[in-house]
Amino acid sequence: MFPTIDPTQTTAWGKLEQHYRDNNHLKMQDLFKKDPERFSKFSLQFENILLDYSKNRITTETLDLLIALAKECQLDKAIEAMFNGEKINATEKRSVLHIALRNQSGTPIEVDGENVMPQVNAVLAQMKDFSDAIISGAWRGYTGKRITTIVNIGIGGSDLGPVMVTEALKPYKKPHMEVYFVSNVDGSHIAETLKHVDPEQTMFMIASKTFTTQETMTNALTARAWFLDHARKKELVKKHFVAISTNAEAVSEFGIDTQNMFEFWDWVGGRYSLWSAIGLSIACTIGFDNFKQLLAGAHAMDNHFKNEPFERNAPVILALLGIWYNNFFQAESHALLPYDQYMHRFAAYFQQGDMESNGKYVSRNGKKVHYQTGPIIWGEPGTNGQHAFYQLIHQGTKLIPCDFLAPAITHNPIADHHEKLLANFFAQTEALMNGKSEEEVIAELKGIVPDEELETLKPFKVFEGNRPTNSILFKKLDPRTLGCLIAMYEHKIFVQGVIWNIYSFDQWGVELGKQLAKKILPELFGKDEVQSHDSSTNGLINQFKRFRS
Ligand SMILES: O=P(O)(O)OC[C@H]1O[C@H](O)[C@H](O)[C@@H](O)[C@@H]1O
Repeated sequence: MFPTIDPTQTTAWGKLEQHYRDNNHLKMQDLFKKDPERFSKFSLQFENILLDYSKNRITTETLDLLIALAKECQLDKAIEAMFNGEKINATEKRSVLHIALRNQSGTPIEVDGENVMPQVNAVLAQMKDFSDAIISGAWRGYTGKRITTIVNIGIGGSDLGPVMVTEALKPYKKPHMEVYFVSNVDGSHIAETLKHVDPEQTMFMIASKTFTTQETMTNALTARAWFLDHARKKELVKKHFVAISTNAEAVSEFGIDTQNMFEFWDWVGGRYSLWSAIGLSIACTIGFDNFKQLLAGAHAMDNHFKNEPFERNAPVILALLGIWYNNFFQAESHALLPYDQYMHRFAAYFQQGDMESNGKYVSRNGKKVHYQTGPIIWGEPGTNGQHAFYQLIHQGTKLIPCDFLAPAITHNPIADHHEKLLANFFAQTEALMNGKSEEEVIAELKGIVPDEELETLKPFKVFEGNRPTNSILFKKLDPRTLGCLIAMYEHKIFVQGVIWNIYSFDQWGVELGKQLAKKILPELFGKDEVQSHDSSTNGLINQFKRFRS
């Protein structure tokens, strides 16, 4: 296991603090002017993906120091530990092996001395057979009709990944297949979904690692009751319900034949599970070959991450830049801005990926950290975001490092839409860096507005600029590229967790609310006034009851 190291006690951290004090005034604009090689120095290409990180508030020295920090924190040992199946999720005593799910190299990966690859490959084969049967129509529903609709019932990691990927890869969707996702325990989610689906042609996938999650179990029971209202016979459930879980016992208790269960394992974290059987809805929508391509892309990124020196390692660089802003500039959030409508759930997906992984204030030695850990992740696709929140990124008081992502080739080459979209991408990163000086404002307004008005307007029209961005430009959003991109961000999160000395693969912080909801649920039934909580919670519960009486 890699050691527990307080990053702030490293030599590199101290030097970075000094470096920050000496250099934080530097303007990127000037750095570009000084160094014509800046773009080639601070960019790298992996397969069909260009990562340009030159529009950051860094010099070669910054990067050297950040890499020294990664080395002092023994990142190399941590990477090795993950790839070797060590139990790096120590609070749950589990290995962390989403990399095994996409390991296409034929090399064994062991957990407790046992090679997990045969089971991984067996489930992949099961997924292939099943998705082929669904897509080809060989699998028939209870009245003999083919399945045309998938309804995935899951939440968190059992929902966000498949939602994001099926949206991102919509151009690869089999034309006769539809997919819906039900996650919220709010009955409106399932009610609205069921309005669109035909029980004779729908396959429900109950996706839950634990198979105990309240939302998923509630929705699954409602779906089953609805199905039985139509099909009438319990034994028909098996033609229309499959389960994806690590918990065979709970699956059979629910009434799903374990023959129709797709297994995964406790060494797959929920938010890293789209590569496992949790991806079944993906495979049934875009076909197994495309799902395999997604895995292949992730595997290629895994190899890059494992083998490239830190200086040329995309996830490492992204992670270190994030740390630079998070811990030295005290930036509180990080925006993911895909200029691709198909990627409209990308930021939402990485809100769980990143914030559930690195939203921790206890370090690996059990003590409260005295430095900042995971940032707030947010974002929306461009250009919509430009007309909503970019004002604050340009002229607000907060520093918000942004990742811009876009494909060069669109799936929908209509007139000049794509050129306009990309023109906005390039313009925004340029504007965020350069800003607009007082001189430029004067030159723009001189002679157009009276001098006096110009003086008044001037401060509002000036942009400081110097806002950092990464640009991730790729050839086309195909399954392989998407696989690469997702894995790149997964490993970025891992690197940051290692350096912040926290456990990135547990999520105890989600538990408390769940436990309290269980306690409150029975109190919502019946007429008695509730008095067991603080006055606010009591007041809310009692008013809820009065509204409904
Ligand atoms: O897949 P399940 O066991 O139903 O869990 C669904 C989700 O539950 C909780 O919210 C966890 O914090 C998530 O990490 C998990 O993805």
